[in-house]
Amino acid sequence: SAFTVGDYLAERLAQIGIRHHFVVPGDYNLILLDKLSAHPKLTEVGCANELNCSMAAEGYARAKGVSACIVTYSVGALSAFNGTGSAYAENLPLILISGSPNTNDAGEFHLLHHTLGEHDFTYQYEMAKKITCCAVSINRAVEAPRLIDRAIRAALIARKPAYIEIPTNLSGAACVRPGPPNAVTDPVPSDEGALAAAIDRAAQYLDGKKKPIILVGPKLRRAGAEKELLKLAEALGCSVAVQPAAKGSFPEDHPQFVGIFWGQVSTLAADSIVHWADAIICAGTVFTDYSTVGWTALPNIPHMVAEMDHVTFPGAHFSRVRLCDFLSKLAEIVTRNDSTMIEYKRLRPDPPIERFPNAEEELTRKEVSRRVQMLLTPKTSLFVETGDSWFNGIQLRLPQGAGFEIEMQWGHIGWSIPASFGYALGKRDRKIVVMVGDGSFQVTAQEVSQMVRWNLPIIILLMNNKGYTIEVEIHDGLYNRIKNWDYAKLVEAFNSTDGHALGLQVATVGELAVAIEKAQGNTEGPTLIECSLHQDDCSRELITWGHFVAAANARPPTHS
Ligand SMILES: C/C(NCc1cnc(C)nc1N)=C(/S)[C@H](O)COP(=O)(O)OP(=O)(O)O
Ligand SMILES: [Mg+2]
Repeated sequence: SAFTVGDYLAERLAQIGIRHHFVVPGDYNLILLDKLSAHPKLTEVGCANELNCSMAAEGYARAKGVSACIVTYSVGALSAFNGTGSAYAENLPLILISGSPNTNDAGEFHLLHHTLGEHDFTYQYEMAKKITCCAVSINRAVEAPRLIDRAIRAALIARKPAYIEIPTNLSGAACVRPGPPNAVTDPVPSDEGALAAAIDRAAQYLDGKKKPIILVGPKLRRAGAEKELLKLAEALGCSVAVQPAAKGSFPEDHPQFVGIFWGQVSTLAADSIVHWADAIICAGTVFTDYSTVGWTALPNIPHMVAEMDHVTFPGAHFSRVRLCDFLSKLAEIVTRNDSTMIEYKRLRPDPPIERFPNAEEELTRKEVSRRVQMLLTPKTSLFVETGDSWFNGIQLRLPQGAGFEIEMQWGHIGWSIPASFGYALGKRDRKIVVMVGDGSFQVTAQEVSQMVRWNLPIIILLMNNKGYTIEVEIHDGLYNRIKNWDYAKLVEAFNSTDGHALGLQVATVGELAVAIEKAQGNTEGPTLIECSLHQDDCSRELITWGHFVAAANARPPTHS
């Protein structure tokens, strides 16, 4: 059969490594969906709604490096914009593809379904421009190759989402075949001169410094520069601290790992050694109100920042320097200086004394964390949802090879359910554990039914503290109370006649231990363990962090 615009898109998506594409059908995209699912390398994955579809694609991109989400015009895309925003904030190349009206309709002044009931059909494309690094709207089949390639390449280079709009009557229109994938995948190489100059400047910055330290941020992983960072760390021999959103980007069993740098809620006294240093090499760092605990935890000395494609120093900026090139070159010229490790050994806190509560004791957040810690293996990927689950997860120690996924920049409650589902399809060999609060779970619970459909043995620890506890700690009000659900029953309802989901409710130490055994035995489907917790049973870190974030939110306007 003739090669079409839809086939062109399908071939490009397959060429860049996508094997599953996430969809919600609608009459503006059905022909396109036919073309995509006809591609031998693509498997279509349906989701319950477009918010979850876009979040599943966001999670898939964490596993595979890139993802595609296909929705219908307007009613679909506007929900998918939220997961697209997450991909933008989290530096993930999610390709958002939307069907759109027949190309003849605008010129015939037709009013169409799913639209605002106006004659303007450009509003979605205009909105998409704001939340992607590149948005294209295909109006003629002959333009498709150039526009599809432009959007896909832009996303892969910037590690940001892109938007492709395809009218319902163009997906099946004749189109030429794409050329080799390198045209869209090859990165922009570092400029040799800029790279050399940046390395010289780094040598100058480090020259004479007595106590250098490395601080790892969330963009390191997105730039694919973890190996090079490890090389630099081992060449320097210094302490390596990690920002919370970057947890898992540096091996936590490594002797130079000194914890999560998060101000007063840091782990392993990372903040002490960061503040002791006289030189900070920041790699992929992002300093926000949340990661600096309401601006109370910023590096307090002039520091250098190696970003995804540029490096800045006190007094100099170098563009077109790729993070991996910069780090590996710097590793070759640095002189060893382990003074921060020597000092850290003097101040590192002693390992906590583990308490083993007895079986009939009431379940606590601490006991759930202790049990999750025991679940972490080199094959595990832990998802921590926005909520006290962030703080419980950040405190855990990752064994070598364990993965950690957090959405700290966008922070959309409910992300972890569709995102862990999408991630699981991208990494079938991983054991996935999710820590999610009751409020978050209520936002996207439907996607557990896709875990049932795909027989994914994801273990969900639902932390039921009866409401929005993070918000309670930041600023309480009746709005932070929610209607309780029977979460265990709900999840088993997703089975209907052909599922293997297991829903368990636990309120004591012993019941949790049994439930985890059962969860590990359920290899055919997801297991949700609803952990009943006291509503004030939250981490001390949340309370401290909430206090400073609330203060930052409350800063009076500078101009009345
Ligand atoms: C309501 C909100 N944030 C505001 C918010 C509202 N809407 C969206 C989509 N995302 C958000 N972060 C947050 S963090 C709740 O405390 C989450 O509650 P829950 O999942 O139950 O977790 P904790 O009890 O541990 O806080
Ligand atoms: Mg809660």
